[in-house]
Amino acid sequence: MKTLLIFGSKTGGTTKIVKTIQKRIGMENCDLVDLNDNPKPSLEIYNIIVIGGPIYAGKLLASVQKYISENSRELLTKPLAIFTCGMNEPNYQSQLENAFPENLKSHSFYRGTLGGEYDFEKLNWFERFMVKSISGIKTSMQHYKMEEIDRLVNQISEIEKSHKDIENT
Ligand SMILES: Cc1cc2nc3c(=O)[nH]c(=O)nc-3n(C[C@H](O)[C@H](O)[C@H](O)COP(=O)(O)O)c2cc1C
Repeated sequence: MKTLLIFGSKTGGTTKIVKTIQKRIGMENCDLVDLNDNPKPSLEIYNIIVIGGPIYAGKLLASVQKYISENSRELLTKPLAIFTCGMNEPNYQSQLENAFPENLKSHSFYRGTLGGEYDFEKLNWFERFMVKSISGIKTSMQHYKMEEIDRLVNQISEIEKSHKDIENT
């Protein structure tokens, strides 16, 4: 069974999180597609699709939004997990709600926010200023939600297991 993890990332935080998920699922069972490198990946050979990206100023990264709006019909044909990354924990739920259309949310077997990071070296002066004045954070920091990453990986393993059980009957 193969999983495709489709994502976007501006400063590399989401890339680190999806690579962790790929290692946990198993490199041979999971491919990654960065929409920056490949804006129209083929889903054909995959059994499970995971899609998500970071939140900036309350909104899902534009490249991920665009992919979703242009490909939602195809996404609805496979078991689907949707995720966001972000640092504003009090808004995780509402940001996740707003990031994806209703049909994808109700179709998905997993919805969650996986945390994120501030990498001050990759932010421009205005972004650094915004982060400092809104959150009070002054240096790079990571805040990964390991329990959410575990929950996603476990749910994918459950689907893989039930697929194997069906194959063996
Ligand atoms: C200018 C700026 C605005 C941000 N706005 C939000 C936000 O509205 N909500 C949130 O949860 N996180 C916000 N974040 C945190 C990012 O979602 C977080 O840094 C994420 O890990 C970035 O992912 P990336 O490195 O893959 O681009 C913001 C970060 C920056 C630099």
